[in-house]
Amino acid sequence: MGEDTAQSPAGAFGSPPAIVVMGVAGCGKSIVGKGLAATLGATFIEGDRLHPPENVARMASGEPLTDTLRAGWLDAIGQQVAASVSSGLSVVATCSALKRGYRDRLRGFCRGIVFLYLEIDPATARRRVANRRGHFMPASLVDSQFAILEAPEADEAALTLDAKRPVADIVAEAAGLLRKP
Ligand SMILES: Nc1ncnc2c1ncn2[C@@H]1O[C@H](COP(=O)(O)OP(=O)(O)OP(=O)(O)O)[C@@H](O)[C@H]1O
Ligand SMILES: O=C(O)[C@H](O)[C@@H](O)[C@H](O)[C@H](O)CO
Repeated sequence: MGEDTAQSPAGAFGSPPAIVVMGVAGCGKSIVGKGLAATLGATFIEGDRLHPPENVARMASGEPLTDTLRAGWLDAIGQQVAASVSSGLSVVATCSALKRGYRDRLRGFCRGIVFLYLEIDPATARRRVANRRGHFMPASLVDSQFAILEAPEADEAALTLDAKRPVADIVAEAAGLLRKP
């Protein structure tokens, strides 16, 4: 696990802000995203809720999604983010956004998206997903997420934070950085 690379993504951060919390299953996108939205007074969009039923059924059966199966889901998230921003609302959305191409697809809907990448190791992610109840994602799929993960590159508007820190600390640091002009 590297150091946090928590410089402010100045310049890309539009008004109203659009933040996508990203990373593999179990990194804490939902819990951090909800907390960040509450702290910033932003609309919260849970990306998991925008999967079509066939995607959910596939993941629940232990099969990872393909690029094709993720395309419509990414578009649904991108459309909701863009709709919030064009109504003048700031927004925090969750989306694994594991590949550069997926993030570029989301940016096609809303150019100013800033990604908050929650970095985690495979063992911790597997343990969290295995212990979680009432969610369709099996822990057996966590390795497939790491296999395709492309962390944000230097030219992307992104913050990277250590997902193993306490949730309240992650939310507080992200909110502070994202509020900076
Ligand atoms: N920083 C943290 N410290 C301790 N536990 C955490 C932390 N972040 C998340 N968790 C716990 O790990 C589990 C997974 O978190 P969460 O559902 O938010 O992850 P996720 O990235 O949204 O996963 P998925 O993509 O599968 O929906 C939950 O039980 C959550 O309470
Ligand atoms: O891109 C993917 O493989 C999926 O979207 C997953 O990331 C799930 O949405 C989520 O992580 C489930 O918990």
